[in-house]
Amino acid sequence: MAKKRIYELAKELNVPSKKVLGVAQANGIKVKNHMSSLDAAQEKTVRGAMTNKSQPSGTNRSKATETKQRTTNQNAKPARQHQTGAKPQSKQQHHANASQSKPTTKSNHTKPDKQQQSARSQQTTGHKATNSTTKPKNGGGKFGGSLNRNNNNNKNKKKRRNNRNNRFSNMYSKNQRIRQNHKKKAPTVRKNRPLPEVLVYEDGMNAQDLGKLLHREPAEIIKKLFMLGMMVNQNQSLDKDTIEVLAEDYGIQAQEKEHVNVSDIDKFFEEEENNTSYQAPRPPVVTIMGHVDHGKTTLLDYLRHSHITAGEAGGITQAIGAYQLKQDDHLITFLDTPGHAAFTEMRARGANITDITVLVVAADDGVMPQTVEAIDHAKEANTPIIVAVNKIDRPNANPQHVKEQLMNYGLVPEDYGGDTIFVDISAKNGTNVDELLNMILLQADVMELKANPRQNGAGSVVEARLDRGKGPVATLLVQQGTLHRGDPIVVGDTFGRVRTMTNEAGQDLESATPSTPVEITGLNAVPEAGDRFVVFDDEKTARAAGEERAKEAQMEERKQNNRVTLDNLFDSMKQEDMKQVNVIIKADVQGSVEALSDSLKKIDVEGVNVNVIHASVGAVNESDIALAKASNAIIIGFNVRPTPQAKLQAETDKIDVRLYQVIYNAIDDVTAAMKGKLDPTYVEEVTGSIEVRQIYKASAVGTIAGGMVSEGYIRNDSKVRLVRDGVVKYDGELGSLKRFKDDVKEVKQGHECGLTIANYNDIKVGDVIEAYHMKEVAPK
Ligand SMILES: Nc1nc2c(ncn2[C@@H]2O[C@H](COP(=O)(O)OP(=O)(O)OP(=O)(O)O)[C@@H](O)[C@H]2O)c(=O)[nH]1
Repeated sequence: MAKKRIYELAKELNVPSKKVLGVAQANGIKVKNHMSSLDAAQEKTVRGAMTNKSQPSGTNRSKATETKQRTTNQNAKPARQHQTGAKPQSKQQHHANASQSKPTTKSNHTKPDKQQQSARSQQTTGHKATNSTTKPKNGGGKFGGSLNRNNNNNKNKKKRRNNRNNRFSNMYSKNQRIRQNHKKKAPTVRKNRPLPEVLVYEDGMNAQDLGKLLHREPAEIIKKLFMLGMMVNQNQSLDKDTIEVLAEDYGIQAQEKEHVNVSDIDKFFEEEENNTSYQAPRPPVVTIMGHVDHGKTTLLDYLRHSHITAGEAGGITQAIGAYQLKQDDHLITFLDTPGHAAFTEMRARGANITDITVLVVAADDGVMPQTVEAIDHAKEANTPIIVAVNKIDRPNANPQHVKEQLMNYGLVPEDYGGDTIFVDISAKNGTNVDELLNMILLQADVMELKANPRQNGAGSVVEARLDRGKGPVATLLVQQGTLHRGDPIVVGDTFGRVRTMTNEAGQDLESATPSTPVEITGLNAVPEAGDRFVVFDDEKTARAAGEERAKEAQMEERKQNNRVTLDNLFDSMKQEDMKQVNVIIKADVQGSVEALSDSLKKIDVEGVNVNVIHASVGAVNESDIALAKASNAIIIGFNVRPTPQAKLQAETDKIDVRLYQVIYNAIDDVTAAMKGKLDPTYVEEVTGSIEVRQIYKASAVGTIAGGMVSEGYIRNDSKVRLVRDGVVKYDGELGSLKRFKDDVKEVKQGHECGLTIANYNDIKVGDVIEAYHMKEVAPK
């Protein structure tokens, strides 16, 4: 049997959902609101309880009747005591009659309860009026009005009062008429205007908005919602569920209005990418990576000069960041930006444009740190690697050794049973370069690279610059569809119309199909490498999207970058349903790299574990920061420091770089962060500095430095650092702090003081003593 929702059962039983909800909860059924459902057994329980409940409610009713009767009797008592029992009633009738006797035919429609109300109101009014004008002669008090009315000696007063009462009665029935007319209108409107077949709504609409769509008064909607167990006013936003339940209640379908966010070009990009109605093969896009000096540039240069595309008499005349070569009538697109930093930077910006990575390894040098980095970057991006073992012309070349080395990184050559393609080349002489290109085409063939050229162009920015004459110039790689000259286009946060479009030979192009790199002009600003572009059907929408994106980008910049850090790791894990914490390890020696890597991998906190995406020896460099940014990773440095550029980059990109001297501390911190129990960290806060002007030696206390607080202040509990010629000589605790002969708590800027440093005596005139303390910073 199907489950029944609370509101459905309530509707069936003709009671408010709240009541059913209450009964269900009282019977120990775990239900939250009117949308909660009951299984067959629970429904039975609730139904049973509801029937039982109707018993007590019947009892209540009889009790209520009893109470009412008692009240009536009690009321009747004093009335009888005053012997005026029937009088108030006759008064009511009197006033009711009075009001009816007026020539207002509409008052005939007055509902009985309203009539009574009217009469009650008049009674009170009359009562008050009497009290204020006349003091009761017989008895007075509560029933004074009635008594007065019985006083035959006061006929004039009675007449005046009746007139006044009639006036009130008139006024009242007028108001009532207005109200009734107003009320009466609603049902007529409802009856005359049919409900729409489908309620096309937006999340967050209120009763008023829905009233307009449903041709119903907001009050009716509020009432319906009340019956469904929701108390709302007409301006309160309603969620999707509620709106859908409401539509169901009206017996119509509900359909959420689709919002086309023109600024979400990623969505358009993906749509174009997923449009497989027509598929045509496309050339592969290749990036060359490898260690410094292993021959990346030499290879790219060789290719550029030897394999220019057919029909381009002038060859490659301009460096536009990418170019296409022809090998056996097949095109290959090379990204002309060697190095994995550029590659990962693009990926960090969402552009995964490389299909194949060519890893250049010098046969005379072997696997080096950046070779490993490149492997990790390519693996992270899920691109297959073809190894070009370079410099085989060199006498000390040992390609075999390179193969063996690379097997340790999962790159197993085909002749060793693996599936990694290795080609021994000499980029300098061009030896086997054709073979390399053939292997690239073979790999591309296996990958069956295809795209749909019959749709709007979409792709990524390879390079962009501002040209004095041409304005913003961008090299785009078309990844989907066909880009035409004149197309309205949104590129990153900028927009425009493709004014000119040229290839690497400087030739004008009318159109560019997938995998073609082109240089375009016509944008209103310079986009960034890695930005996506999408062609729009009309310029107006392109402009709207571009402007919206520029606004969003500004807002985004203002917001803090929301990167994973050890401080927010626990929250991120919870919010993003993380199963793995990405970590990059840098250490001083290979042994530490391995020890740290193994230990971190073993951490498992509630099913979340550490994923070491890169681990190597050396300082934390810019490439590490780029990889951390692209993979939302934390960098753990052991006995190493970041390079100045990496430090700057980490600050800009908000990458958490943690530096440790003790492996266990690193493991403890990561574990604690994963458990959400990271201890507060301490940051140093320099409070002041003292110039040493005199030295006294005392056998009992050691060297006493006399000086002047040149900046800030020093306290007797300050930590101190002795700096001589810009170099830190000693870091420790303050021994004592005095002014003249007295111990003091604090000495401020501009005052002289005497001090000693605990366990340290090598203080000289001209030294600077920096005072600081450690400030606790709670984890965010
Ligand atoms: N003998 C020989 N020398 C080569 C070969 N390939 C490159 N070289 C030389 O190696 C040196 C470095 O080559 P590059 O192409 O600049 O190396 P790279 O990998 O681009 O270096 P970076 O751009 O600094 O990362 C140059 O002097 C090249 O002439 C080769 O196949 N044989």
